[in-house]
Amino acid sequence: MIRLRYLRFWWDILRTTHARAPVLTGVNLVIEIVALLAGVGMALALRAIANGATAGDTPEALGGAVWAACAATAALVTTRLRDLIGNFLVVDKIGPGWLADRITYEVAAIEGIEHMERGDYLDRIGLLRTSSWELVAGAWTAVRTIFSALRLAVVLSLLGEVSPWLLMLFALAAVPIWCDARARGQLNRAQISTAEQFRLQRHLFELATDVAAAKEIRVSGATDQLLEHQERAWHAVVHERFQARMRSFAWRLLGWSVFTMVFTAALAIVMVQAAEDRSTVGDVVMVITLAASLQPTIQAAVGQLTGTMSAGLHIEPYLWLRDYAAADRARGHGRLQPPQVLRDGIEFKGVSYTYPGTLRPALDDVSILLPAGSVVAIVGEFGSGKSTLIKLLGKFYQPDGGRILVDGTDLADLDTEAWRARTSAAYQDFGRYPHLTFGEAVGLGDLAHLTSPSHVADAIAAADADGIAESLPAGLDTRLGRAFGGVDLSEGQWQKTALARASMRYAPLLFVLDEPTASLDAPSEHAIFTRYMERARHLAAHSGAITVIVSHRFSTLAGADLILVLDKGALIEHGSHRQLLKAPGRYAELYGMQTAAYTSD
Ligand SMILES: Nc1ncnc2c1ncn2[C@@H]1O[C@H](COP(=O)(O)OP(=O)(O)OP(=O)(O)O)[C@@H](O)[C@H]1O
Repeated sequence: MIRLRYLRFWWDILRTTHARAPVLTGVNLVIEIVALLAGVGMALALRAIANGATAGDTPEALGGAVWAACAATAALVTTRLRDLIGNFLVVDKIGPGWLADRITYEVAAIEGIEHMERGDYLDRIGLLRTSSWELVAGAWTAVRTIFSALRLAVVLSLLGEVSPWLLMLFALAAVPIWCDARARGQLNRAQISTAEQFRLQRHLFELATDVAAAKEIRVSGATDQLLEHQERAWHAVVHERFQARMRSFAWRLLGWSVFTMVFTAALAIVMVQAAEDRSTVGDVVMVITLAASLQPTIQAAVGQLTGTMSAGLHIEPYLWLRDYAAADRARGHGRLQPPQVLRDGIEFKGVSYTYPGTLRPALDDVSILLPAGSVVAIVGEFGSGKSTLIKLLGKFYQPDGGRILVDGTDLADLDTEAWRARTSAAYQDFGRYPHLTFGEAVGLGDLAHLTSPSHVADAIAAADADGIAESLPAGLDTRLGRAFGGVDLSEGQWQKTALARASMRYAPLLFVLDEPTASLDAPSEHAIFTRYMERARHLAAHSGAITVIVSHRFSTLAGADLILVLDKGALIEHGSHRQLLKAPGRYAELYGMQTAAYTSD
């Protein structure tokens, strides 16, 4: 279904295309107009030639020949130019150029990250990653549909001029269009019902060719099983889609057969008229010429209409993103500036959060004060809510119960950009940025000092990453990652790079280290924790900064001022290492288990 909002979207795209490439847009429209005139002009020119020749009227016949030559040339040129200018220049320029930028902006400018983590939203974002070209091409397909309809109307009115009987072809054009819609319905339904198997097949293929799973698959000898699964999934997809294709072929055949039969009958009427001298030979030639062009014209119109009707597949996710981003902006984010220096700290007051689509709260009624200048460690088993707490501190999600206060001001009322500018963080799922050099990948942590050698050097030293810079062939200027011809790093080196990036800001109010040493060896881990404890004290003295460390390794956390123990989203214990060890609780139990494991080693 074509909806009003699709028309508005296409109108927006065409206006933007015109604003960004006025000449190309103009040329593109001229091509469509010339193509329309050339098709009709050819039929009229041939009529003139035939009438001129049979009536011995040489000027008419010659004039017709010149027009026919012009129309043939115009048709040839416009066909070639339509591909070049319409598809390559106009659509490429606006689609992967302007619109892709706009999609990236909308995705990146949304305050939270729910749209990047929630399954159903992620599907739409995933589709948008590759659909900017189709979105713009869809607008031009809609334009071509209008031109095709115009061409059809002109052709039919010329036929009607010869014989009103031929006008019934106009109504008859609905038959192949209707049959085509049925055929499309068959294909769409098959596409949807096999989507899961199709995704499974793609997933298994990626799994089999992905380096991350390569070792496990080889060691477990799971290749054959994987192939068998993949083959089964693909067979199910192919079988159902093939059946749907056959059914859709039958519908299309039916539509065109009915059309061709009635068209042949109409043509016979014109022949009879000509035999009875009620039509000229030129009329017959024109009707045959138009007849020849009618089927491709209707077929093109049907094809374009089909493309236009199924444009929703790409437009819906885009309009959803636009609305989602607009709603996010309209929600009105905080305007208050964060304090220069933290005096009291960050207080959680009955904070709860449940991820959309889930039933159990990931954080459940958490109340605690993280004092200014303190080092706070968060521990707990997998899935206990540690990362969720960190995400709420970064304003990636808003609590759905309770409040987080920064020196008494609700975090929700703080300007998000300003708050994030006073936050430094190394997350466990850190980014890798293969388009950057090592120096830039570190400097990214504080854009204002991206190219400051002293800032970058300090950050690298803080993360104990000097060794990486020294080992790289071009030092700081070495491009990272193999994706773009750079040097690949080990997992630990990537993590140290992320840590260095998080160390770029000199005066954050909040410094988050989420599993900062998960990929590091024991000596590196020890060195880094010692450094970051020192850094935490330095930042605390400077700006009252709070350092929050999430870790599963209890031995590294003894120096923290406050340890929070989470269990299934609830804060079950808190206190210093000593206090918690004295109390016979979860922390003491987990700490005992870890120490025993290391000692027995
Ligand atoms: N994006 C999400 N959507 C839905 N549920 C989520 C999402 N992220 C986390 N959860 C769920 O919320 C709960 C808390 O997850 P969280 O990642 O905060 O735990 P964690 O303590 O950091 O775990 P880990 O130690 O494994 O990193 C878990 O039950 C998890 O399955």
